[in-house]
Amino acid sequence: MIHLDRVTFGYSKKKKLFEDLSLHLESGHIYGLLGTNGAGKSSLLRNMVGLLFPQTGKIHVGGYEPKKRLPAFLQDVFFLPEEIYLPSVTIRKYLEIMAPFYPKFDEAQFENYISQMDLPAGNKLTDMSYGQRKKFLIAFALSTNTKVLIMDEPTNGLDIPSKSQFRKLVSTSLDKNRLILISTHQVRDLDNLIDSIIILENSKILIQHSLDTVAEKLCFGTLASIDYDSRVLYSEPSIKGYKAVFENSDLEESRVDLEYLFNAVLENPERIKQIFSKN
Ligand SMILES: Nc1ncnc2c1ncn2[C@@H]1O[C@H](COP(=O)(O)OP(=O)(O)OP(=O)(O)O)[C@@H](O)[C@H]1O
Repeated sequence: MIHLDRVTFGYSKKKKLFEDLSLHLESGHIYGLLGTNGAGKSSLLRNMVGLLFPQTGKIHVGGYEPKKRLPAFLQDVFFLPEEIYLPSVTIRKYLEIMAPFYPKFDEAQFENYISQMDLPAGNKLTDMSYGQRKKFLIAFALSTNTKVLIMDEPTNGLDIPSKSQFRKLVSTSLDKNRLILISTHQVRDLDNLIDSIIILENSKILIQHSLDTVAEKLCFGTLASIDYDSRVLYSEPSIKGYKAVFENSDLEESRVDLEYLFNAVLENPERIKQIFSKN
């Protein structure tokens, strides 16, 4: 569904941000794109939706080249940017203007999200708080039912109950024809939501795997001691010993902890690559 082949991109011709970057994502999945500040997440997403253009290489999204911004492409791709700007109109007026651009927009679904999110329906969008505006746009984005939904830091500005609600709404809106890609540096916000993870660091993809594969290859748990344990990839002291990520050589079952995974990948990228390349 989203294919990047040997993409090179830079904000200037001389300084490249991405070189020879390839990535293939399929429908029916919720991908989490994780990376530290400045890793290149937003730039990558903007290339995927045709707001930035690759210098070399190819990008195809749902069979279209994003940079051409064809109407058939635009009506099936929704991009929720990190910084949002909304006009000074009511929710109703916004729907009247914007919903027709998305043929699969479902008004009943939208009303349902709005009432679950407790948004003041009669207010102008510009009179809402930042978090309320973000929730409004998330509700709109989900209701467009586009094949591709890309959200850049969608949980910024949401309070804790809204973050759980976000996870619930997004997971229920996935179907086999839809691809959802969420970028964040707030790793915990993706807990129990994504099924696949992409970690981008210094403009390079360090890993891209399903969480099932991660759980097969790595183990997340507490160890009494980490001395002389060569399997340990990342650890932090805890009350009971050490919370750690280690190579899953004994086929143990454990729940993937995204934050520990992220830290392990950043600390030991080469060893992680080796572990994932073993059959
Ligand atoms: N418009 C721009 N012009 C020039 N350089 C830019 C521009 N936007 C981003 N960059 C640079 O590109 C790099 C990647 O930025 P990007 O915003 O893609 O990272 P990010 O992973 O989304 O970061 P964050 O998590 O902080 O939002 C950074 O070094 C940034 O300074």
